[in-house]
Amino acid sequence: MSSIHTDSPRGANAIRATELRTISFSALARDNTAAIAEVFEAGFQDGFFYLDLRDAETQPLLDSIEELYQLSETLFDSDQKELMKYDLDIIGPSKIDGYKPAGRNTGVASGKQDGFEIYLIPTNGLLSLDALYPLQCPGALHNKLSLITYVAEKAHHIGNVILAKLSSMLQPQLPIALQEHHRYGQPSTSALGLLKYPPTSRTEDHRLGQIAHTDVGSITVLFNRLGGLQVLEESGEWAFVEPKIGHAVINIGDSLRFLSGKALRSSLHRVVPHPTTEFRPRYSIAYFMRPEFDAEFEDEEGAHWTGIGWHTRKFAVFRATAEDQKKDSVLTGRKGYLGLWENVQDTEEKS
Ligand SMILES: O=C(O)CCC(=O)C(=O)O
Ligand SMILES: [Fe+2]
Repeated sequence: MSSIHTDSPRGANAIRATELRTISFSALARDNTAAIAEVFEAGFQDGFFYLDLRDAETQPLLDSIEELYQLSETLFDSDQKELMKYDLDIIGPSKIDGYKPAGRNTGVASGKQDGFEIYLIPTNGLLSLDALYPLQCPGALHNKLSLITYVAEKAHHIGNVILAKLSSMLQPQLPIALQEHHRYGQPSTSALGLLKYPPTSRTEDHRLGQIAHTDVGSITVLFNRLGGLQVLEESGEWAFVEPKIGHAVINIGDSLRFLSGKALRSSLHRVVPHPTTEFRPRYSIAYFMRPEFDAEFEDEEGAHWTGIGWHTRKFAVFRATAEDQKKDSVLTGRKGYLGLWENVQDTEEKS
């Protein structure tokens, strides 16, 4: 992962963009040897890559993502009281289902809370896999369940193609192939997330961005149109992952790192105000492909977990105080490191 500087704005506000590998999904799906090797390199070295989806077979998915952006706008414009009926802390057991308002989690800068709303739609609910927790959601989403299910299924399939290629490179070290822990239709913590970061003032708001973290699950298939996502490069510097039209950003989460015997990298990332677009609302669409409930693995410190157990453990740390977050490696993969964003004053300094 190297970085490039774009020419505007300058100085403290320079936009350092990371350079990620770009891999064509159709080449990968056709077993192109070079594409498979690239996926392995990206998974091993960076934990992040762009996936090019501009192909006749994946165009319907790209079109559906456009529809989801519209749906997100409608959803988050609706009355917050209505959304709060689906509070993620209340409607399901595993925090994979429902609405979280901005400000509930610890934030990306010292003394701030998080600055994003999220609505999570669990794959278990879409596929009626859990009789105890049938899907319940606001009317705006209910009317679009076939669109949502289509995107979840396609994104899960993309994740499984990537897993199969990674497995082919990692075997025979693996006891079972990675995709066997991610069967579509088996109970898991996988979910489709619609996220909105309303514009905030760096100095006046108490809510900002999203804390530095590694993803809890296996593969995140992420779409966004505005910058703000940053990744921690090998050099220890943060750089923006600029959105690319027709591409998803793929990143590897903790569960996949652990299932790979820690061969694959789960990269640290965060969301901060982007100097050129921070006054616009930012929407992201993420499919969080996560392992089956009973997948088993060992974490960074050698402790034993199931898929659902790790999810629950990690979830708590997003709400913990900075002091508690520093006590172990659960949030960032590095004990004592929080990756806080310190450029709170940048807006005022712009020349
Ligand atoms: O909004 C984004 O671009 C990234 C979101 C993210 O990292 C997450 O929700 O895990
Ligand atoms: Fe993330």
